[in-house]
Amino acid sequence: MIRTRGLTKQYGAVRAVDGVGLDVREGDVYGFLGANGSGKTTTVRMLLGLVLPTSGAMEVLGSSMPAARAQVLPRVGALVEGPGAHAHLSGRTNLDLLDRAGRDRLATGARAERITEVLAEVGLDPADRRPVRTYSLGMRQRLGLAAALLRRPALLVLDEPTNGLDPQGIGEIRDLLLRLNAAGTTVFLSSHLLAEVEQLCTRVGVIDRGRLVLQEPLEGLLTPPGVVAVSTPETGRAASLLGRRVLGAEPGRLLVESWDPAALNAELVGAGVPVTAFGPWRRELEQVVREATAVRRDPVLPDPPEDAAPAGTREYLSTRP
Ligand SMILES: Nc1ncnc2c1ncn2[C@@H]1O[C@H](COP(=O)(O)OP(=O)(O)OP(=O)(O)O)[C@@H](O)[C@H]1O
Repeated sequence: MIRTRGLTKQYGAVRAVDGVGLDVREGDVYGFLGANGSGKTTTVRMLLGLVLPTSGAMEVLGSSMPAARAQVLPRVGALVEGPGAHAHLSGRTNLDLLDRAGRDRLATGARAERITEVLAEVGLDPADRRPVRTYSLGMRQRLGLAAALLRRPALLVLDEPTNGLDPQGIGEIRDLLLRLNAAGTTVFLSSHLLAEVEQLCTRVGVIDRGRLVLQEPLEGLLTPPGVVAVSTPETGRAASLLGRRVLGAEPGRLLVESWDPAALNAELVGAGVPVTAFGPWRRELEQVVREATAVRRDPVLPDPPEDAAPAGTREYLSTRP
C-alpha cells in the first residue's frame, strides 16, 4: 500500500527525513512512531504529494508518487496536522463543499447520505448546524477524519489522528479505526503516543531524527520468540544450571533463551529449582522504542547474573525480530 526507498527531505542544514524505507502492507494498521520533530509529518506530507522529496522513491497504492498523485490521492483518505475547514460554515457544509470540489463527486442525494454516515461514524451530530469556528479541537479532528472517510478509501493516512481528543474520544477513534480496518481499510497513522500504537497497530515503524530505526510486526516486538521468563526464588542456582542460555536477570526472574519451553521447565524442575511462574517474555513497547532509539547504548535489559551469559548475548535480545 505504501513503499518508499531512501526517502529523504533536506531543509537547508536539517535532514528532516533521512533514507526512510517504509513498507506498509494491505490490511496493516501501521503505527509510525517518533518523538516531536523526528520527521513524521514531513514523511506523511511527502507521501501525500504535499512536499517534494529531496531524493528517494515512493509508491502509494502501487503507483509512483508524486507523479501519479491525480490517480492515487482520490483513493487515499488523509488527515494531516491541523485539518483545514471553513470556520464560518458547518461541518456538514464543509464536507459537502469538499466532495463537490473533488474528482468523481457523488450525486447530490448520495452525497447527503454519505455525509450523514461519516459524521455519525466519527461521533459528530449530522444535524449540527453550528459553524466550525465553535468546534473544539477534538471536534475539528473528528471532522478532518470524516473528510478522510468520505470516499471510502482503501488507505487512510493519518497524522496524529487523536490529537486534541480526550481519553474517551481517543477510545472512540481507536474503535472506529479498528472497525474500518476489519472491513478492509489499511491504516497508516503517525503518533508520538506509545499507548495508542500499542493498542491499535499491527505493525510499527519507529523514526528517530529522520531515520527509520525499526520496522516490525508489533506482536513479535512485544513478545520476542524464543525468550521465556522464568520466576524463581533461586535465580542464582537456575542461572548456573542454564549458563549461556540466560539472557537477562532481575530479582526473582530470569530471561532465558528457549525454543522448547516444556523441556526447559522439565529441566529446571528436574534439577530441583522451584519455578513459581513461567511463560513467554513480554515487554512494553516503550522498552522496545528506547532500545531502538538508543545510540550505541546498552540495550535496556536487566543485567544478567555474574555467573550467567557474557554481556554480549544481551545484544541478541535487542536485535532479534
Ligand atoms: N518547512 C520546513 N522548513 C525547515 N525545517 C523544517 C520544515 N518542516 C520541518 N522541518 C524540520 O524538520 C524536522 C522534522 O519535522 P517534522 O515536523 O517532520 O517532525 P514531526 O515528527 O512531525 O514532529 P511533530 O510531532 O512535532 O510534528 C524538524 O527538525 C523540523 O524543525
